[in-house]
Amino acid sequence: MSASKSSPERLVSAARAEEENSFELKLRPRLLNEFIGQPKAKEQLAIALQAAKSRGEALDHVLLFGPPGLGKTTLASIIANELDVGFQQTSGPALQIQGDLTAILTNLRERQVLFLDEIHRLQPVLEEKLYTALEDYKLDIIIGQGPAARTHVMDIKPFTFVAATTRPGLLSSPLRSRFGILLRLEFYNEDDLRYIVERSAEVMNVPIDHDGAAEIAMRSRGTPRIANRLLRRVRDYAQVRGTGSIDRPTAEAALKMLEVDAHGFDELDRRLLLTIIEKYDGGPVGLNTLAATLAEEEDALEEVYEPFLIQIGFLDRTPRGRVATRLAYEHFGLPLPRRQTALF
Ligand SMILES: Nc1ncnc2c1ncn2[C@@H]1O[C@H](COP(=O)(O)OP(=O)(O)OP(=O)(O)O)[C@@H](O)[C@H]1O
Ligand SMILES: [Mg+2]
Repeated sequence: MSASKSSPERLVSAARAEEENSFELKLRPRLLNEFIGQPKAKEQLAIALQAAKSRGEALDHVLLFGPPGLGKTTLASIIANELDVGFQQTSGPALQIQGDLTAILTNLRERQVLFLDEIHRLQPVLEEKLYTALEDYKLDIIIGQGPAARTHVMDIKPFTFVAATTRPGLLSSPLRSRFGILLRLEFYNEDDLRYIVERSAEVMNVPIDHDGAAEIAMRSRGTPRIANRLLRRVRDYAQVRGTGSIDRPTAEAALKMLEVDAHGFDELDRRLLLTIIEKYDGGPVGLNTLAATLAEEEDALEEVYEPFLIQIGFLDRTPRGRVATRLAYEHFGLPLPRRQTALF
């Protein structure tokens, strides 16, 4: 990883910082009706859950995908809570050898949820092992070596596999086809984020008014994790410099001090847009060229960094490449090139 990558230490990075674990756990909604926003994913899931429950079967396997901090892990645990079954969590990088996976699969309890985070980082040999487990609830175990080796087929309990990834483009198509339910998480709108901030403030016992919550929501890049993190820092500010409660002026002053701008941009967002504007005259510039200039991976740019910039209308994907929009120029206070004026 290069030092330039959006790092967890940055206030507005969507990546989770280590010390946030216990904090996030406290703020995590437990049931589907406490999960705010994402109406499409929620409806799809609600129907599948109800159907599985009424049939008394394990829920189909679920793939959750979308940018970091939007609630994939949260939804995975909600699935287990709603089904009232056990929940076990592991991740692609944590599984190193076949024995790890075999041990987990053979110890599964009937209908429980097995959550595998960062599935795009699962080793290919383990991925292949998973196929029969997901399809027929069977596992091939090879006993012995060389000519004397025998394959033993073991039954495993029917279970629900829930996997999460920020990079769905990296999954092989045989793996993708094993999931019956695909849930894409999208950036949250400001109303949903404000509601999340208000709910979190209640859990944290911090008085906040509508405008104060809206101010934090606006700068959270459509991401609940960032909203909760900013709330925590604004609360500190309110307690030390203010009366302890959060209104708009307090939130504004705190966020100004923290140097979180009106869109909650981080360093990579700025660098990406300014590179297109300054080096490539606003674009179009091809993804591979842009990735090379920024020293970032193409997939990461496309799946993790660009979606938010596109969503707020600062970046366009055109057939000839990426283009910085008028809004982006205005944000940086830069004059539009004449060519661009005609474009927008
Ligand atoms: N819909 C929501 N309603 C309320 N809070 C939410 C919602 N989604 C996420 N959160 C909050 O945001 C935090 C981050 O969510 P979560 O850890 O589930 O994200 P993630 O998509 O798994 O991120 P990553 O890709 O980094 O693993 C959670 O602790 C939770 O409090
Ligand atoms: Mg997660």
